[in-house]
Amino acid sequence: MTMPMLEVSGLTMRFGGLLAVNGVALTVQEKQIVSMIGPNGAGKTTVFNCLTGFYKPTDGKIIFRGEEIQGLPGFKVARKGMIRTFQHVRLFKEMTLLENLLVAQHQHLNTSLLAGLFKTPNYRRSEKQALERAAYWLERVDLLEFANRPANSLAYGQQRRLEIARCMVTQPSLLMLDEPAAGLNPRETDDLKALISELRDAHGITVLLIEHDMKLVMSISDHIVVINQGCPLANGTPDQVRSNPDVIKAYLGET
Ligand SMILES: Nc1ncnc2c1ncn2[C@@H]1O[C@H](COP(=O)(O)OP(=O)(O)OP(=O)(O)O)[C@@H](O)[C@H]1O
Repeated sequence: MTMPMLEVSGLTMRFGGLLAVNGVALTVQEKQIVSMIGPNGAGKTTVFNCLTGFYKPTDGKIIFRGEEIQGLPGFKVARKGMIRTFQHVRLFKEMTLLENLLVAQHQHLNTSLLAGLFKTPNYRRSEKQALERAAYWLERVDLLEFANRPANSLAYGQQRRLEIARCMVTQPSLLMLDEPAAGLNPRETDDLKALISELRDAHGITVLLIEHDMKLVMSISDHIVVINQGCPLANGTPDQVRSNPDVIKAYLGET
């Protein structure tokens, strides 16, 4: 088997007296869609924050594409190709859709300050590519017609799609989505499911998902990791997780 895209072991995060994440392990293979589920407050977002450098984990190892990255700051993790969305929409609301996608690419552009000041051919080429990439992803998420409107003029479901486009313009290898279906209606959730599948099938993207919508999780995931009160509870295929008595008791039994 090839090297996993992401391998996490013993991940632990303590906030003072609270052990929010306690020895979580997970493996994500290339081009898999992996979901992390668990009751409210289980520690899922804290795991995301540790993986993406927003928190420095108390303990544990995070190996991304063969390289240990635990403790690296967020911008360095992002540059390595691990990009995330947040539980609550975080866009530059006054900026247009296009501007949002250009800003996102800025730190990934292969140009120097001097190249920008003098507008060298290399800089102009990078700018053109950034524009083309933005237009491409706006079209993929069905928002091209709104390219010059401010982000806050979009409906909520459209803002969610714009966030995914904003991740995709940075050309990530691992896309991490924190509750992408929250607040979506069933039709929008179906569109989201189709989009995530397309990202994997047509663009070779690996996806790690936190999601409470069990119908979506069970239908889209190759593998599911369950955590409960910060601790790993179970993991396996959707069928294995669905029939696991511990999971039913701790999580599915709640709904
Ligand atoms: N910065 C922080 N400081 C202190 N406690 C925190 C911090 N971030 C999270 N926690 C606590 O860690 C625990 C896990 O929270 P987390 O948000 O990771 O859970 P979650 O599984 O994502 O929950 P939900 O599904 O409701 O979003 C909670 O008890 C939360 O209050």
